[in-house]
Amino acid sequence: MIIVKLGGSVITDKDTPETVDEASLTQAARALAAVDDDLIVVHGGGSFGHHFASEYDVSRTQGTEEYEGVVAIHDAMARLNGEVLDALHAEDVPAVPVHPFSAGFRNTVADLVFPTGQVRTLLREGFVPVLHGDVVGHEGRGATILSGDELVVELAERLDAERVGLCSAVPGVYDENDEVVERIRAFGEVAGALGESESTDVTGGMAAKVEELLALDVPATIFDLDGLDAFVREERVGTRIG
Ligand SMILES: Nc1ncnc2c1ncn2[C@@H]1O[C@H](COP(=O)(O)OP(=O)(O)OP(=O)(O)O)[C@@H](O)[C@H]1O
Ligand SMILES: C=C(C)CCOP(=O)(O)O
Repeated sequence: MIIVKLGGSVITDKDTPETVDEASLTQAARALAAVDDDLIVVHGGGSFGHHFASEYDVSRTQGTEEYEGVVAIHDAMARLNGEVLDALHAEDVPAVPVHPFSAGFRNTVADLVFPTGQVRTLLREGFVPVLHGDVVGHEGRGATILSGDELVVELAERLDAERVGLCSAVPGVYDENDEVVERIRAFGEVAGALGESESTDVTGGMAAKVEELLALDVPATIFDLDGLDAFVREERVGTRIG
């Protein structure tokens, strides 16, 4: 089983609120249609989730107790999820939605509590579960943001993924010389070059992504949309993490 994350910077124009990058989403869907293994797709928020999370000042740590913000963020993510499903269906991928807002939460020490039985069952029944970054209930803080990257790590560990691919707006992780690093084994190797996303982003950009993936015992790779076909074919591409 493999997990592929479609970064919000790939499937949306991250600088224009609520704008899908139709051509990129179609290209990603075509590449995923070629996967001949069990597949879980996770997508990010891009200019949907991050736009509203920023508007309501909600992040992975900053919560909200305003229902308006919770509804606005989840609604935006559900609409983007619908666009992703449509693109996958157009390529005959048996994609079905799993919305984290209704499936998990964070406890008082901010650990994610996320049952995975529904995802496991959907996989076994031949479906392609499509999850996404979302807003989730947070004990003592109202609701906070769950990044798609964090969800990828949780699912990969709990469901024994063989490989994890994160498709982003860059061909890999750049070092201080703007060269793509082939492999990262420790955060310190690239800490100086890791910055935030160039667009509105409330979940920590590439720095958070690398940190999340280094904690994972499953081979993880970061690549761009043109590298997705190669990842599906199990060819070396982008930056290997861990
Ligand atoms: N050293 C680096 N190498 C590559 N990208 C970097 C680096 N430092 C910062 N970045 C930025 O991080 C961005 C990727 O992180 P981002 O969180 O935007 O990805 P994403 O997963 O596609 O988005 P989303 O979180 O919306 O799903 C790149 O587009 C780039 O602007
Ligand atoms: C609701 C939001 C902001 C989604 C966050 O998920 P990410 O874009 O994968 O970091």
